Amino acid sequence: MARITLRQLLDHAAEHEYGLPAFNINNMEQGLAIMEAADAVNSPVIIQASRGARSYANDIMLARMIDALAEIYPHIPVCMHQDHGNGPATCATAIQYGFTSVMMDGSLMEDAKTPASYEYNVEVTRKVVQMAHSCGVSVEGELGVLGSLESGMGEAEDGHGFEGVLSHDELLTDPDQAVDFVGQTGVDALAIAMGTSHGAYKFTRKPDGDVLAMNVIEEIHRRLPNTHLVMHGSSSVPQDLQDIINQYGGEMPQTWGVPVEEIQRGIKHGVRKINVDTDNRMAMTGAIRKILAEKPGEFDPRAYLKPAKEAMRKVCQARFVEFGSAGHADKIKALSTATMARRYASGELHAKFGASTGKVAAE
Ligand SMILES: O=C(CO)COP(=O)(O)O
Ligand SMILES: O=C[C@H](O)COP(=O)(O)O
Ligand SMILES: [Zn+2]
Ligand SMILES: [Zn+2]
Repeated sequence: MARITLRQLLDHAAEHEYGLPAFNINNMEQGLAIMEAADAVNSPVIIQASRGARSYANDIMLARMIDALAEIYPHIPVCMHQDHGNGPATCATAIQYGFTSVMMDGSLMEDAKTPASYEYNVEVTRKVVQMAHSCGVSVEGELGVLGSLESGMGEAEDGHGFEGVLSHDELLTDPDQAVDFVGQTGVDALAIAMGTSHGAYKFTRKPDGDVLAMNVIEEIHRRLPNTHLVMHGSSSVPQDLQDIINQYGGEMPQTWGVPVEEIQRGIKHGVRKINVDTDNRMAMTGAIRKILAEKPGEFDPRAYLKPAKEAMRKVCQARFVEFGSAGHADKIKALSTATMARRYASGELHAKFGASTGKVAAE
């Protein structure tokens, strides 16, 4: 049984100064691709399921799939994480299905569209932290709303996110507020907003500091050196994946993602979890388009799903190496959620702050 909590993984990543990609799962091929990649380079794994994934695959199917993956690869620690939980009920049911980590995204209201007040975010996140930590399960919170600093638009591309114009204040996490938020909620990891957005259309040019505010990460890390930071919307949208889709009948307008070297810069400043979904979606779609274009007589799904899985494996493997998690799986001995629950109860996992603030986590 190699299931592990996010907190234990990120503590290890911080100690050894690396980052971990978190890949989204919806089906068996994606699960196998992630695990084959991790096995090839000896990396621990974060697999995450969105609410959409849970309703697409069915909670029971997802839970059994993760059990199967952990059994096939018993030597790889696997964290199963709820991506963008929209309220306590979503997080609680994820825990019931064996997730070892949940994201309570209180930057948006329960509709996952309307930007929430700071007070609401603190209250709902704190509630989920109390519930999850008593089960030994980790919690990621989010402060600041994802969206484009180029256009000011919130991101509604993949069905959640705000559909309108936001101010820079809303699109960039405030470092002072981040300190207060971590202190008041006791989250294990904090997702911050600094110009990334979900999906393929993040930037209309290779991003610079005006539209990808890595300085916000550096400032938050300076104030919260012991808090694990999370970057959402961090697919790199590689040119070769855009090209293969377009070469085989796709119509994706030219676009730019988050360059891997910017993520590596983030990892030097406290970023420990990096969410990547779009790159894998594009890799699979490109491979499927290619097979169907080249072999129009083909009708066995395995003929295109196997190359799709292989294309995703390559992306996952590259990210494990680029973010530095490769080589660490066999160094980690997973603690049970029961052990983690005791550690939370004892206070040893409470947020540690720089001496200057003198705050302690309320939990
Ligand atoms: O942040 C993500 C999931 O929470 C995924 O981001 P991308 O769309 O950039 O892959
Ligand atoms: O939001 C992050 C992931 O890309 C999941 O997207 P989804 O909600 O369409 O499953
Ligand atoms: Zn999304
Ligand atoms: Zn996200």
